[in-house]
Amino acid sequence: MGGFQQDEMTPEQIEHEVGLYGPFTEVVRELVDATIRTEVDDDEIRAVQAELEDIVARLRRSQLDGPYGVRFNATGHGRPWGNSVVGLRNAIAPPLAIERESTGRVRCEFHLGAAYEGPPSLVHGGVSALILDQMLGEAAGAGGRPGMTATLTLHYRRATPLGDLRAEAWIERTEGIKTWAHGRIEDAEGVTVEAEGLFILPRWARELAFPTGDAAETPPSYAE
Ligand SMILES: CCCCCCCCCCCCCCCC(=O)SCCNC(=O)CCNC(=O)[C@H](O)C(C)(C)COP(=O)(O)OP(=O)(O)OC[C@H]1O[C@@H](n2cnc3c(N)ncnc32)[C@H](O)[C@@H]1OP(=O)(O)O
Repeated sequence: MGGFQQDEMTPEQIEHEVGLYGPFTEVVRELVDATIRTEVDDDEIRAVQAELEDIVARLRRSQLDGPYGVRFNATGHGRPWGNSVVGLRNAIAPPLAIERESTGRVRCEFHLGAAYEGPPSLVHGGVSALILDQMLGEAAGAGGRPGMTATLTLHYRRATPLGDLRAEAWIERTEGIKTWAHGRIEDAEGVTVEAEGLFILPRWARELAFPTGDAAETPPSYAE
């Protein structure tokens, strides 16, 4: 499958790019929030639009042909920088900074502002699903049982307010190429959304990881 690319980035180059693109993308996130909430007058909106059109044209002068993909360097350090939940270079991503344990438990604290609204002042249900899909997938990956989402079931227990939130996920059980993960989002009052999902190591990855066809016992290695 395309999109997973190995490159020769050194730790110093990665640190440099994190220092460059992290703050750059953060300003674009600010722009999204400011765009939703601004109350400046019509002329100011038109003037800002013209400046933004210039900025977009400057960035378009040199672009990738397609999306960023997931890149790895020789040490296996993964860079999913275009990812819509954790991507360093994706202004749509909140982004989540996930703590991972090799047991397959992952957790994070994050903030969802005006850009993630569904019902008034509440998180859009699809955004909760997006976050939990990533969290459950991260749990599977952290536990050495990565896979693509085959099923994802959400239980919206209570409305999730915009603001400071936390999420966690863990591996519930595994069976060969299949990993069942559970997780939840919480606000200060407790659980708002719970999820369970099945993650399956896809055929193309199985053929790479298990050329003999025996996927029953040995999990593939997972490098992040
Ligand atoms: C290495 C991988 C990348 C991961 C890198 C690690 C990154 C770690 C951090 C990132 C975390 C990202 C978290 C976001 C994750 C997404 O958002 S992934 C995007 C959303 N999901 C998709 O697009 C998946 C689309 N579907 C597919 O690609 C394929 O249908 C699947 C699910 C991989 C299965 O394909 P397959 O392996 O070719 O399936 P197949 O050989 O026919 O069946 C294998 C077994 O699975 C069962 N099965 C197949 N599909 C289903 C299903 N939908 N429901 C139930 N059972 C099913 C079959 O019945 C069969 O069972 P058994 O008969 O063996 O008991």
